Amino acid sequence: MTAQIIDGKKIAQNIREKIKTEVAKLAVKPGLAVILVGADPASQVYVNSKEKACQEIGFYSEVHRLPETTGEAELLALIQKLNVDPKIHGVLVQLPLPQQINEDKIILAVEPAKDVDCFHPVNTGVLFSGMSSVVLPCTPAGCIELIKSTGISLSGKKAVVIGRSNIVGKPAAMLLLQNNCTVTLCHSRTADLAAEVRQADIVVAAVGKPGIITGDMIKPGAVVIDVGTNRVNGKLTGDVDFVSVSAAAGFITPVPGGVGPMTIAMLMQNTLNAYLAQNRSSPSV
Ligand SMILES: Nc1nc(=O)c2c([nH]1)NC[C@@H]1CN(c3ccc(C(=O)N[C@@H](CCC(=O)O)C(=O)O)cc3)C=[N+]21
Repeated sequence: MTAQIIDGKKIAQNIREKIKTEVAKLAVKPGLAVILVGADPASQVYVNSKEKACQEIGFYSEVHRLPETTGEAELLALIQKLNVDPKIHGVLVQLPLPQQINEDKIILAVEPAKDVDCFHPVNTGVLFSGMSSVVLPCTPAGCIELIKSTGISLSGKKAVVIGRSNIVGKPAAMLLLQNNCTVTLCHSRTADLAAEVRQADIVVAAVGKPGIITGDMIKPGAVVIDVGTNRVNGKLTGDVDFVSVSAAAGFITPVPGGVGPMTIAMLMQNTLNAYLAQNRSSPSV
């Protein structure tokens, strides 16, 4: 079998067009503030893409670029200012942060109503409880959209997620569960990764290890979603060995052009949703 390539770039573009149409009808623009601490080259690329997406869609956007040496108190003060700024409906602090800053404290400081990353425990708690959520975790929600784009029904399918991070693996497993998949969450201590992956109708690879998923591990026809964004000799490479896996899988996402653009599209959707929720006179739940 030669896998069909899932065009994340195109699917993301369609979502952005829809948001743009919605935004054109609004009297006040939704506003997104992005904070970048330090000069990590990958983070700079991502933050620039987010800024560009905002401009294209018609959002108001602010990017706060702070030096690598920024202290925790200073960052917290900026977050608190943005939390009460009426122009701003979404606040995103780009991760990772320099080591003098406690990431947990920063995640807890973002006003949950403006938490467009869906990292705050109030929002992950709402999600994990199955309550209706204003925001969804961007990368996992993007993965679900990509799986759905194949036309394959998720219900009753065996999904294997590799990687248990709070940002991708854990919430991806939860969204797959909500879509009625039978979910296995694998990680560095999983006894036999290949045996787990071989059972999967849907594979979501999010470990940050280039090429860890190979063709011999893939059930013929499986849907393979590659969340990996590893830089190997300056080249962006996924967690999936594309050549061997695409010979076995039914569908596969490329890197770049797969999950990455969807993460940004979902961030835009969350910003619009947060804006709408903040402008409703009664609470949504
Ligand atoms: N608070 C926070 N929220 C995030 O959502 C967040 C974060 N921190 N830290 C880092 C990760 C990573 N991430 C990506 C976004 C876009 C692409 C993307 O657009 N990638 C392009 C290629 C871009 C390139 O060439 O590097 C693609 O895959 O086609 C990738 C990765 C968001 N993250």
